[in-house]
Amino acid sequence: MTDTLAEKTCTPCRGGVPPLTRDEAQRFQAQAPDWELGDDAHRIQRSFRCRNFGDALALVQEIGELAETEGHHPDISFGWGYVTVCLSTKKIKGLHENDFIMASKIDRVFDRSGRPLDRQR
Ligand SMILES: C[C@H](O)[C@H](O)[C@H]1CNC2=NC(N)=NC(=O)C2=N1
Repeated sequence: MTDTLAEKTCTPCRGGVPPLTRDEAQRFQAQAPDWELGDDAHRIQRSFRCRNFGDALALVQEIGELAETEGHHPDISFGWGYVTVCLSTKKIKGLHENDFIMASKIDRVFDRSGRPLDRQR
């Protein structure tokens, strides 16, 4: 049995590997079903609904700390009541397993945040 994505660690990606094909990305996406695969299969995205601006800001902070720990960095936008996270691997201009590892870890951060946040796809 292979580890779940959330238990893996992002590996340094310095380029030189091909991005995931759409088929490969869809197989990873089955393990991160709340994330939407972009039409170009170059990114995945998920929005989280939050109670207010402060909760959204706190979630961004936690995701930022996780990104620094893993060495893999999402694009994040947020405002009152929402956080939107976009993951891709800039070095290869597409998706890498790291993006799905981060997605699964971000899901865990959200699920364990203890804040009364609703889900939003
Ligand atoms: C070596 C190290 O993995 C790279 O500098 C990382 C840092 N964080 C990164 N984050 C993302 N999203 N894409 C990258 O290509 C990337 N490169």
